[in-house]
Amino acid sequence: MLRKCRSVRADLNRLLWRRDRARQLQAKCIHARTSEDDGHRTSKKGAREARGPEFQLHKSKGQHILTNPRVLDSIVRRADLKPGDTVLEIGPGTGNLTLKLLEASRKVVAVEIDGRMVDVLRKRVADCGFEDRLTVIQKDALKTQLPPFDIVVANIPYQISSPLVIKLVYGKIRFRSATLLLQKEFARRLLANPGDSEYNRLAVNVKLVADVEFAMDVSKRDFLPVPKVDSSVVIIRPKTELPTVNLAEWWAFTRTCFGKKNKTLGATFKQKRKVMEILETSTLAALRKHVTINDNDGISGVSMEGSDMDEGGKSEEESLSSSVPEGEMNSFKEKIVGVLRAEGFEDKRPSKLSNDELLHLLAVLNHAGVYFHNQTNSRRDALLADI
Ligand SMILES: C[S@@+](CC[C@H](N)C(=O)[O-])C[C@H]1O[C@@H](n2cnc3c(N)ncnc32)[C@H](O)[C@@H]1O
Repeated sequence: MLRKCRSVRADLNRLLWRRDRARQLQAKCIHARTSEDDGHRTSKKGAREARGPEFQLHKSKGQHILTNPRVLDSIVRRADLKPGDTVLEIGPGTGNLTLKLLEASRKVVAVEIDGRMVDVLRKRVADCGFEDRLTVIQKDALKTQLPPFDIVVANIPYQISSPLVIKLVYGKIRFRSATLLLQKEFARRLLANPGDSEYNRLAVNVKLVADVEFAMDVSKRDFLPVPKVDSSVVIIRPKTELPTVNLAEWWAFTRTCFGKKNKTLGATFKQKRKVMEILETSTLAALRKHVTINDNDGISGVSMEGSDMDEGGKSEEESLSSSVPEGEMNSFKEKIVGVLRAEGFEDKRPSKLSNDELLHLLAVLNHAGVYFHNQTNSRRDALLADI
């Protein structure tokens, strides 16, 4: 009995030793590919791979390789990965970050547009024995339907920052957080609060559905080739409770308010062209409500999806713009200004208002029959293209 116990324990020890040895080898493998500038000399080939590929990098695709292993480690640490996580990485490039992500998670799904990068990435990942846990999607991340994931960690191409962040936070997939390396100025805009000079419509729309936290600054010298701008890492965490607002209506409303973000709302809503536009959309919304009441015996309000009113709506809109009498326009303007005045918003600037205040204003305007969303442009993709 005692002998049997000893032999089981010896087997167990051997297994544990093998597991630890495999882990050490994998760690060594990752280290060899990212340690050329932290004092550990590696083979010439390993160091070159970590610095970037031999082929020419395209600035138009934001191809700047993050080479500092300490920064890569900090990003992974801040992302707070769990061993069971599926990680989405946008723009893995040659895989410096991917290898570290694979070490700390169950699976990585990497979306990379450049086939040359994909070849290098696959090879490096296979060299480390991680190939079974990597899925590569060789496509434009903005034009791809993303598979399910728990968390996003990425050094993204900066030129797609706005639409990508919107795609993530307004997408259908629920995820824990997105740890993103972004151009410093863009990160500041995302982090800005009401009253800050950088506060803008992007921050307003992102903060409606997510919290944004600053993680760290990254010097341009940590990339190869060295870009012109510095970078920052931010962590975006989708909110668990979302405000009950029609998103299409909200987006159209914030577009109107933030067209000139430092103008007072009174001045914005007195512009003749604006009033005309809002009158058109409000008239169409009223017509649509009327149809909905008759068809469904209930008011469903303005929907996010395209409706069969779209075709008719377009021509109606065209005729409206040429046929609205001056008097009707003026009384509609008075209605809007009346709401602004009654609620204390006439002299306020949108860039100083919190989302709760903006949500309240939209609710009272809608209640008064003032609508902003044009149903002919209601699809999610159109919203994404619009920010
Ligand atoms: C800033 S580099 C990051 C490379 C790597 N993650 C790193 O940290 O070294 C951005 C990567 O995104 C890729 N990329 C550019 N536009 C893309 C797009 N629309 N969809 C997916 N990948 C894209 C580029 O080819 C490049 O590999």
